[in-house]
Amino acid sequence: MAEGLTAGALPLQPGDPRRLGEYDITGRLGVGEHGAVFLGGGPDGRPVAVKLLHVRLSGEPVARSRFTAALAPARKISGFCCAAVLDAGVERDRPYVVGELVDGPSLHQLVAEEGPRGGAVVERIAVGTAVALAAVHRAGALHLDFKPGNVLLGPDGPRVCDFGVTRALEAVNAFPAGRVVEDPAYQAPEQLSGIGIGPAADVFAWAATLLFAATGAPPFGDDSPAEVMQRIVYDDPDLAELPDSLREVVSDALAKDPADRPTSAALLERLLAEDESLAGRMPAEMVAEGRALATGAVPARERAPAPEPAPAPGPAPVREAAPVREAAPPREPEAASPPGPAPAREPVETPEPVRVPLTKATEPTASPVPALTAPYAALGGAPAREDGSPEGAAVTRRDNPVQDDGATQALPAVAGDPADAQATAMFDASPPDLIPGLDPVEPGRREGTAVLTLPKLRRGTHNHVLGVALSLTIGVLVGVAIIALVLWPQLREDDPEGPGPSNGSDAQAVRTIPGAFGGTWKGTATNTASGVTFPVEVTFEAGGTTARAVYPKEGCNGTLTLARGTGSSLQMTLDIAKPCSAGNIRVTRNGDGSLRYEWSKPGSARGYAATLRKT
Ligand SMILES: Nc1ncnc2c1ncn2[C@@H]1O[C@H](COP(=O)(O)OP(=O)(O)OP(=O)(O)O)[C@@H](O)[C@H]1O
Repeated sequence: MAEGLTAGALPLQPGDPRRLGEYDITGRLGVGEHGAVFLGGGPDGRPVAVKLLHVRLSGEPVARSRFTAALAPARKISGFCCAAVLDAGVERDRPYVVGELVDGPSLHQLVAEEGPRGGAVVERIAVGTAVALAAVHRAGALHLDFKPGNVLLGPDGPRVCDFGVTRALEAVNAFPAGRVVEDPAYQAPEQLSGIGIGPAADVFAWAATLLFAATGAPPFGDDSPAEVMQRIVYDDPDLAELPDSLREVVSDALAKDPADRPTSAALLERLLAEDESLAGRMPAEMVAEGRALATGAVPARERAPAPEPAPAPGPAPVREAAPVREAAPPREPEAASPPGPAPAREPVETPEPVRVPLTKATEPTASPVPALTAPYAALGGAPAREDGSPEGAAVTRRDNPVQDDGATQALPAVAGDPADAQATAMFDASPPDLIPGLDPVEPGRREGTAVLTLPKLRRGTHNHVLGVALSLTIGVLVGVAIIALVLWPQLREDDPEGPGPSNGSDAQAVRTIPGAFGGTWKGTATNTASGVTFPVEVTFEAGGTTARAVYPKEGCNGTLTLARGTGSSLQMTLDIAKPCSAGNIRVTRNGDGSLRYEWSKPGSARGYAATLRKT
């Protein structure tokens, strides 16, 4: 195994597989929305990337064969700029996809760590990934999840990975077409509605990805999925940061109507046209392959079709990997990476003939947000997700952080809080007509406080009536004061959802973690948008201000620090390393003795929540 290709892997965590099919698993490469990627070694000793998907297949043999069969078109592809799909299988009920290992960061990682790319790099990525997409489409496959996280920047240039995975997940109903996506940033308008999805969706995502490379930000913003989706459907992003050579073709590729977009072959034809200087700045091999794909000629590197998988029960047979390109030259060995945050990889160097300056670009301007209309209104605010592990399925070392808070939406709003409802009912209720002869309450004063809604006395009322009225008034005032003392601390909480069931002492502010929270609690968190689940374990230090959060699936350990709280609800900040995501945690005591544990992040729609039980 070439050491240079394996040095960037993180150590395996306790719950990680040691073997998947015929592949020895030796390290972790990263975690994405749909699965964890491991460094593996096949029977021939060649290093590979094995993506173990989070989804669990039903025990039905047909689900296994459907999954592997859906990847068959993708396995035919070994284009110049593709990370080839070498194999696929199912281990127990978890499907995995074996891909060519690429020694380099994803475009998302590189931009996140080093900023936007300069024009020469964006051009190189544009042509290379267009070559890959044309090869994918020519093989009858679709990518459908083309994004900066799936463009790997290897020593020999960009390589597109993960093609075919979306379709395979759809084939086992793990990923219904047209679903509400967690991160729609690079999705085409038709993907949001689920109608008319085809190769043109990949072309749209290609253009959006290039804008990310040039600007350092997703072209339609990175706030709530609902807002991003509106912009995808209605707005045209600013193309000013793109190199001149790409602006027009990217603009066309971003057409809202898929029929108006160029095909991937047409993209290549335009990018590599004889009268364009762009071709002269690209490696000759890339140009040759691109032109062959543009004209429909069979590219030299296309592989023989992989055999169809047998629809037999049990793990899919490991098929012999089709020949792929030679492995990239090994890099200098690096020191083994410690657990925790993934180390930044080497900046990508563009091979000859292109030398790429790593320049910065300015931030893009946000687009105005038009009103939501059906069918997107149905998504309104419905978050769609992440994981970082601790962020959503904590699954993510990925790219963008989050948006409008899914966890928040899953919680009762203030109006839904039982205590608040009680108070509102009191304030809104008409005062009882206890004293004959009193005027009714002034309608305009019924809202607000109970004190203001007290009825006025009529002139000339008998003294004893006045005495009774005053007594009742005092009684009401005392009652209101008691209610206000109990409810006010809850109503004043910053957190709009308010705490869960509580009593008077539970509502009091605390500076340390109350004893009721102390100890170790375990549960399964669910990503509020994607439904992905993952275990979480939290140990609170009663009387202290911190807690330890462990996400075993992702191998993350984080520290929770108390920001504020009451006897029944704590607001804490989570400090945690990648692939998990830092954020805010709200822990609320439930009536049944369990804890509600909710992750959110300002400006993010991703979220996850768990019910924790004491161990
Ligand atoms: N073929 C590969 N070779 C080397 N590293 C890889 C390969 N595929 C993925 N990785 C690494 O694993 C990380 C996670 O990949 P993954 O595809 O799961 O992330 P993602 O694209 O953000 O999420 P997803 O595709 O599930 O939505 C990548 O950022 C990359 O660092």
